[in-house]
Amino acid sequence: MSFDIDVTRKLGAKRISLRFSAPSGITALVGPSGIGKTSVLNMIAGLLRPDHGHVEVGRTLLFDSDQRIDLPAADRRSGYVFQDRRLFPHMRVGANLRYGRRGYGLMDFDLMVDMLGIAALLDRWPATLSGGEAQRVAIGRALMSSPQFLLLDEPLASLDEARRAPIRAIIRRVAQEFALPVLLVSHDNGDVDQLADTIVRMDATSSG
Ligand SMILES: Nc1ncnc2c1ncn2[C@@H]1O[C@H](COP(=O)(O)OP(=O)(O)OP(=O)(O)O)[C@@H](O)[C@H]1O
Repeated sequence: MSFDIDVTRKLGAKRISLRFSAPSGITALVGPSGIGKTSVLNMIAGLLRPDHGHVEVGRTLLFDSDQRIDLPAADRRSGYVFQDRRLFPHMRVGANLRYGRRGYGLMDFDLMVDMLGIAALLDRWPATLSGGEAQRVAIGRALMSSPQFLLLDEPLASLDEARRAPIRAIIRRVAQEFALPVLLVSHDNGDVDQLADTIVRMDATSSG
């Protein structure tokens, strides 16, 4: 099992609740805007504490309210590509990629740069990047942290079709070659059809 998740969390007037198990590979989390998809990713990453439940990724138990287990975010080893990318504005792209680098990363730095087509961006400041360029850098930064799993929040959202295909191929290649569990939030049917081995739908019955 790559993800074994059962989380509930009250946020303001809203109760976010989701339970699913997914086998290895890429799992897409889909559902209407505001239903709680990003909150679920944050609960898996350790950035938002569930009120109840458990979070298991691979064979590692990251959170369990009954057993009072709650690994700090830094120890969960997620490669999280945030919806808003969150590159450090005061560091050039190369420094962003090296920041938080753990060991040798999931792959060689130059190979990652080549795969993502970002060699020409290394000396640029994040503020000068297009949305799609920033997205590729954010994916690269996640790969360099030697993650045990990837959480991708709309990783292809601001890419045009020509750029989507190679990034989809990268996500698939990384998931397969490194046997990494991947949880991907997407609103795009094409991305979900082409990438997902498992689809998890959040709707008003899973949250309310
Ligand atoms: N700290 C908070 N306090 C109160 N409500 C919150 C808080 N954080 C998120 N919410 C609300 O919880 C709900 C779920 O938000 P979330 O960002 O997880 O949804 P989402 O499915 O990822 O949405 P989108 O697809 O638009 O990104 C939203 O209604 C949001 O306004």
